[in-house]
Amino acid sequence: MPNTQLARMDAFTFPSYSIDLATGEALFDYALTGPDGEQRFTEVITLPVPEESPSDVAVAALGRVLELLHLVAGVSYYKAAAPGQLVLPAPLGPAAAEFVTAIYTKGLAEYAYRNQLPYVLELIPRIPDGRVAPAARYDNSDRRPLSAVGGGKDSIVSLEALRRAGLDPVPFSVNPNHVIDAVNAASGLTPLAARRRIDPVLLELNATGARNGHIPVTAINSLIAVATAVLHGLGPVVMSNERSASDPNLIWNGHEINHQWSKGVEAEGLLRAALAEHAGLAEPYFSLLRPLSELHIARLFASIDRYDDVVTSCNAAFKLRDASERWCRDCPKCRFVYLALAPFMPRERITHIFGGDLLADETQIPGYRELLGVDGHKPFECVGEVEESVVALSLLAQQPDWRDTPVVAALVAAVPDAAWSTAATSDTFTPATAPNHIPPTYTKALNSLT
Ligand SMILES: CC(=O)N[C@H]1[C@@H](OP(=O)(O)OP(=O)(O)OC[C@H]2O[C@@H](n3ccc(=O)[nH]c3=O)[C@H](O)[C@@H]2O)O[C@H](CO)[C@@H](O)[C@@H]1O[C@H](C)C(=O)N[C@@H](C)C(=O)N[C@@H](CCC(=O)O)C(=O)O
Ligand SMILES: Nc1ncnc2c1ncn2[C@@H]1O[C@H](COP(=O)(O)OP(=O)(O)OP(=O)(O)O)[C@@H](O)[C@H]1O
Repeated sequence: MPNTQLARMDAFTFPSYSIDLATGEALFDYALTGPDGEQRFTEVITLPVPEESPSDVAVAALGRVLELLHLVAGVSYYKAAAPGQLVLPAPLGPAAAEFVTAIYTKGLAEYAYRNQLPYVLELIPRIPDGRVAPAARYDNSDRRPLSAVGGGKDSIVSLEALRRAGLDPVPFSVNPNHVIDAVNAASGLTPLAARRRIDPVLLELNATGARNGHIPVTAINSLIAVATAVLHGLGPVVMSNERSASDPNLIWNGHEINHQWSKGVEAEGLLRAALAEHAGLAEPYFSLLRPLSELHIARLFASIDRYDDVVTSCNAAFKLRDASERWCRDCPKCRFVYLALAPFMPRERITHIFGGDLLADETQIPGYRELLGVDGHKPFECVGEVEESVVALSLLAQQPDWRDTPVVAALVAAVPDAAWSTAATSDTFTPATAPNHIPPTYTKALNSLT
C-alpha cells in the first residue's frame, strides 16, 4: 500500500484474535482503515505448550490475558499510520481502559515526539459501552516464579537472586536468540520460550517509508510472559526493571517523554491493576530490581562471574535482522553499561566481557559527554540517570587502573564542579524507599543480594 494511502488512514481496529491450545499458537488481527480501503495485519505469538493440560480456571484467565495482549501488541501496527481513532473491540473496566490508553499515549510518547505527532499523546480510545463479566479470582502466587531473561546483566542479577533465595525460578524469554540461549545455558536452569512473529507486511511498509519509531516493547513481552505463566500453572512473572527506568528523557508539550516508559513503575502498576481487574490474577507481575539504581545493579552483577562469556546488554544484538553478534561497542547502552561495570571489575575482566576497552578509545568521548549531561539530553536508550554516570566516573577517577585512561581523563576535565558535589551526596547505592510492588516473600531474595 503506498504511503499516501497510509497517511489517510483514519482508524485502527482489532478485528479478532484466536488461540489454538494444542499448538499454543495465537493469532492477533489488526486493521488500519480509511477512505482508500484497509490494510490488515496478523501477528502470530506462539506460547510454549505445557505437558499437563491447564485447568478450566487457568484457560479462562489465559483468555482474558490474551484479550489485553491483543490490544497492547497492536501498537506496532498502529504506529505505521497513527490514525486519530483507536477503536477497541469490546468493553473494558476502568483499570484495563487506563492501562490500554497509557500504552498508546505514554508508551508511544517517544514515537510521537520524534514524528512530531502531538495528538498521539492525547489519544482517547473509543471503547464500546457495556459491562465486562467479572473475572474469577486466580491465585498462583505461591508457585515457582517465571523470570524474564533479556540476555543482559539486569535479568541475570534477578535470576541469581531468586535462585539463591531458593525460589526455583523458571527462565523465560520471547524469541530467544543465541545470546539468551547462551545465558540460559550458563544458568543451568531449564527455560521456557515463546515465539513472536511481526507481520512481514509491516516490514515491507517500513521499507517504503511508513511511519516508524519506538514502541513499548516491555509491555508486550510482559503480557506474553504472564500468559505463559498462567498456561503453565506458574507463579508471578519477575521482571528486572530498575528505578531509573521511570525517569523521563525530556518534557515535550507538557508531557513526559520516556524511552523506557513500559519498564517504569507507573506502567508496572497499571499492568498489575489491569490484570487483577480483567483476568482476576492475584499476584501476576512485579519488578524485583525496582528499588535499585543501574549502578547498584552493575555492582551486584560484578559479584557474579558465571555469565561473563555470554552476558550482552547491547540492543543491537536483539534486532530482528542484521543483529550484532554481541556488544556493538558503539551505542549509548554499550557506553553506559561499560561505565557502570568498570568501577567494580578489573580492566582485564571487563575488556573480556565487551571484546574491547571503551575507556581507552577517544572516539567514545562525545557519546560519554551526553551520558554525563555535558551535551544534549539523556539519549533515547536504556541508560541510567546522568547522576549515576557521574558517580561511576568519580569512582573511576579514584582508581589507578582507570584514572589515566584517555576517556576518563577527558571526562573528568569536562564535568562541571556542581556535578561532583551532587555525586558526592548521591543515594545511588541506597535502595529507594518509594513504593514498589515486590511481595514480601520476594523482598528477602533482593535483600540476600544487596
Ligand atoms: C533492537 C531494537 O532496538 N530495535 C528497534 C529498532 O528497530 P530496527 O528497525 O533497527 O530493527 P528490529 O528490532 O529488527 O525491528 C524491525 C522493525 O520491526 C518493527 N517492530 C519490531 C519489534 C516490535 O516489537 N514492534 C515493531 O513494530 C519496527 O517497525 C522495526 O523497525 O528501531 C525501531 C523503531 O524505532 C524500534 O521499534 C525497535 O525496538 C524494538 C521494538 C525493540 O525490541 N527494542 C528494545 C531493544 C528496546 O528498545 N527496549 C527498551 C525497552 C523500553 C520499553 O519501554 O519497553 C530499552 O531497552 O530501553
Ligand atoms: N526477549 C525477552 N524476553 C523476555 N523478557 C525480556 C526480553 N528482553 C528483555 N526482557 C525483559 O524486559 C526487561 C527490560 O529489558 P532490558 O533489556 O532492560 O534488561 P536486561 O536484558 O535484563 O538487562 P540490561 O539492562 O543489562 O540489558 C527485563 O526485565 C528483561 O528481563
